[in-house]
Amino acid sequence: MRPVGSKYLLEEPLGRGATGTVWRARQKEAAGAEAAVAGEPGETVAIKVLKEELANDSDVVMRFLRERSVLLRLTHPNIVRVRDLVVEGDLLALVMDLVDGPDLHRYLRENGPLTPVAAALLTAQVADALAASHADGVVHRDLKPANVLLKQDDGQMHPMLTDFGIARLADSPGLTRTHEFVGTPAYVAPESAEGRPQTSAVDIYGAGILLYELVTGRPPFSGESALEVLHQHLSAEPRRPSTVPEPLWTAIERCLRKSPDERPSAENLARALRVVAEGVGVHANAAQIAASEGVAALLAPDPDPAAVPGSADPTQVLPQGAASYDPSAATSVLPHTSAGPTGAADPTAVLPSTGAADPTAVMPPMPQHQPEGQPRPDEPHPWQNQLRAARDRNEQTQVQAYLDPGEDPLRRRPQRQVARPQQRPQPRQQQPAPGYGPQQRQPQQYPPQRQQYAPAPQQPQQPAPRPQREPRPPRQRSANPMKIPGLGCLKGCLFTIVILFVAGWLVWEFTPLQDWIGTSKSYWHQLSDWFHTVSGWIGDLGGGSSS
Ligand SMILES: Nc1ncnc2c1ncn2[C@@H]1O[C@H](COP(=O)(O)OP(=O)(O)OP(=O)(O)O)[C@@H](O)[C@H]1O
Repeated sequence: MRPVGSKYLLEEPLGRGATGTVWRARQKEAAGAEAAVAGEPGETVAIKVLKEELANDSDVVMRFLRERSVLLRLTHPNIVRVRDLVVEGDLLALVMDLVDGPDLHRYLRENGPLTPVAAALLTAQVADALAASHADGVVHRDLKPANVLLKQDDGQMHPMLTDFGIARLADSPGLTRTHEFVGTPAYVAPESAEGRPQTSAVDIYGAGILLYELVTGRPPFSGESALEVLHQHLSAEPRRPSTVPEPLWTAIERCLRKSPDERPSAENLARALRVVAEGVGVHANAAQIAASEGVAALLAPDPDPAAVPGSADPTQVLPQGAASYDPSAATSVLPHTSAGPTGAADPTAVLPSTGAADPTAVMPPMPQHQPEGQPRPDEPHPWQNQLRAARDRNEQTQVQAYLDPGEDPLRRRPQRQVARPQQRPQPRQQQPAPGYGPQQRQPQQYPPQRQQYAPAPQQPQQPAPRPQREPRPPRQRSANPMKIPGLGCLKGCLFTIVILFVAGWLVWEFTPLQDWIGTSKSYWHQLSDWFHTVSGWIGDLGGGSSS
C-alpha cells in the first residue's frame, strides 16, 4: 500500500481519467487543521492522484495551492466533498469522500436511458450543485455523466457532482504553452472549442448535453473525429428525438444554445426541470401540464454568469485532435490551434470544407503577433509538430499496408496461427456509440494483443506468392503396397526368430554351454535332436490322448 502524505494509504485504483487516477484509500491518522475534514484513522476515502505531468507543472501546483480554500469550502448535498489536498514532492492529490455507487456514464451503459421524469429530476439536482458552485465563482468546465457519481441512499440514487475545479487546475499556462486544453469533445461548449472567454454558461451547455444523453442514451453530437464533433457543437442544431416531451426539449434546447448569453442560469434550470418533471409525469394535473408547457418563461438568459478567470484567449480556436479522438474517451487533452482575430470571430473560417480528411487543411495561419508563451514564428508551431507526427503515423500505416505480406511480421503471425483454430484472430468487437463506449477509465483497457495482428482492413489482401518448394525425393515403394493386415507383425516375428537363432549359435559356440550339458554336437545337430525329441513328445502326447 502506497502512502500519500503521512495521513493516507492508497489501497486499490477505482479508475483512471485524463487528469489522474482515483484510488480507494484509508486514513492512517487524522488530518491536520488545513484539511476541511480531519477524518478518523481507518476511515475509507477516495483520493485522486493527479498525473505527474500536472504535478510537475509549477503553474498547476501554484493554482492547486491558491484554490485550496475554494475547493475545500465547496460543500453541497450534490457535490462530492473534497476533504483535503496533499502536495508532497511530485505528488498532488485530492482527498474526497468515497461515493459508493457507479458513475452515471457506467449506469447509463448498463441500464439504458432514463425516463423523461427521472432525467429531469436528476439533472435538476446537478443544476442545484452548479448553482451553488457558480454562486461561489467556481465553474466546473467538464460536466459529463462520468463526473456524476450515483450515491445509493435508502434505495434511491443521489447524484453527486465530482471533479470540480480539475479542468481549471489542468488548464494551466504550462499546458496552454503547448496549445492544449482539457475537455471532452462530446460535452465541450462552442465557446470553449473556439477558445473564446468562458463563463458558467459552459456548465449549462454541459448540463444540456447530459440531459439529452440521459433521455436518449447518447450525446447529441457525435462523429468520427474530435474535429467533426466540435464542428457540430459550433454549427449543427440539435434535433428533438420523438421520445423527448416538448417541455423537456425546451429546457434542453435552451441549454444547448450556441450563444452562451442565451442560456439560463443553473438556478433557473433546476427550477424549470422540476416544473417539467411534474408536468410530463403520468399523474400530472392540468395545472402542472400547463406550467410545464410554459417552461420557456423560466429559462430566461442568465444576466450575470460567473466568469472563468483567464479563460479568454482570442488566439486559441478549434482544437484539431482528429488523429487522437476517442468518441467515448474521458476528458481529452486536445491540441489547440491558433489563428488571427478574424479566424476567431468566424468559426467557420478555421474549419476546412474537407473536414478531418485533410489534416493540413485545418492548419490555421500563423498569428502575426505572438503573445508571451506562444511559439515565435521561426519556431515550428506546436500544431505543425502534431500534424507532422500524425502524418508520420499515417505514412507508417500506409507503408505497413503495402508491405509484402510474406515480409510483414504483423501478418506472418496470424498465418502461422491458422493451423490452430482456437488462436485465430477474433473479429473486432463492434464500436459502441460515440461518447458512450466502454469505460476508458478502467486501469487496463488495452485491446487484446492479438487484435494487433489483424490484417489491415483497408487493403484487400493479395494472396502471397507461394515460395518455390524443394523437389521431392522420388517416392519409395511401400513394402506392403496391398496393405495386407498382420504382415508387419509377421515380419517382426520372423526377424525375432532369426535374432534368437543367431544369438543361440553364438552362445553355443563361445560359451562353456556344451561342456555343461555334456555334448560335442554342432549347434545345428543339437537343434535337430531337440526338435525330434520335442516332436516325439508331441506325437506321444497325441497318441496317448487318442488311445
Ligand atoms: N469520490 C469518489 N468515490 C468513488 N469513486 C470515485 C470517486 N471519484 C471518482 N471515482 C471513480 O473513479 C473513476 C475515475 O474517476 P475520474 O474522475 O478520474 O474519471 P473521469 O471523470 O473520467 O476522469 P477525467 O474527467 O479526469 O478524465 C470513475 O470511474 C469514478 O467512478
